[in-house]
Amino acid sequence: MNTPTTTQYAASAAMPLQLIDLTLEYPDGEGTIKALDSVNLSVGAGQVLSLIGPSGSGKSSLLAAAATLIRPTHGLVIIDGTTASDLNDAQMTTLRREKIGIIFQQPNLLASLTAVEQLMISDHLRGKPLKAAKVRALELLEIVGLQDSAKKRPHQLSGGQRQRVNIARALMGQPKVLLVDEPTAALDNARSESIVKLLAQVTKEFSVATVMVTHDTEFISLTDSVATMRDGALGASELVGV
Ligand SMILES: Nc1ncnc2c1ncn2[C@@H]1O[C@H](COP(=O)(O)OP(=O)(O)OP(=O)(O)O)[C@@H](O)[C@H]1O
Repeated sequence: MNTPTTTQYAASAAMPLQLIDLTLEYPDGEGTIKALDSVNLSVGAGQVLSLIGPSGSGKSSLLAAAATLIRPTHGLVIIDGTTASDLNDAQMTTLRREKIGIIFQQPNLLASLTAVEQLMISDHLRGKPLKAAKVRALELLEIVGLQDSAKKRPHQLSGGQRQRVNIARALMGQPKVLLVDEPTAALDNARSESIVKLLAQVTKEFSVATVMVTHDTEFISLTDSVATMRDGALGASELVGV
């Protein structure tokens, strides 16, 4: 089968994330393992899709390919209308920096920086002026409920608060797509619920397309749709609550 071309899939402002016939193979001894098997997925602006499935089913591979961290063997990753596979490595890095926010399970905050500095540094690395970065960082900390914790360092924050900083930091670059890997894995029930609610809230507020990989099915009803992976293939995504 031929790889589809960009022109077949027009840029869609309403669909910031489109995965078309995405296949990813890893070498495995003499043969290969198909971590992703012809995955088709679109996530709309302001929508959170929960991605569930057993261990080894391909969830992390899907996130990594969507994040343009690995190139698929076949198929397309289209971010806000740009086909990532058409780009060279430098262009892909720029696309990732400008359009994609990545939230890992562990916040990976820098121990010596305050919450507001954790956010400012990501803008600083993008070459943005510090003053503007500080204004946006404080706004985002307020949105995630940490307006009184801007000057706290990671050890002065709870696990849930650190995850809130992580979410705010991912929003600093005004991404179109948020890719979230097991955001509640290290949190108790109440904090997990508030983090999923916060992800749903910022997804709507900033009109991003969010994919949340989770083992924790308890709170997926707070998201807009759920898709299940099995052996690298994606089941039909279902709308939640209908
Ligand atoms: N770098 C790699 N090299 C070779 N095989 C890999 C690599 N990464 C993943 N795989 C294989 O690809 C398949 C999908 O793995 P993946 O980590 O994407 O699944 P997952 O659903 O995220 O699992 P988990 O929930 O345990 O994190 C598995 O068979 C895995 O062993």
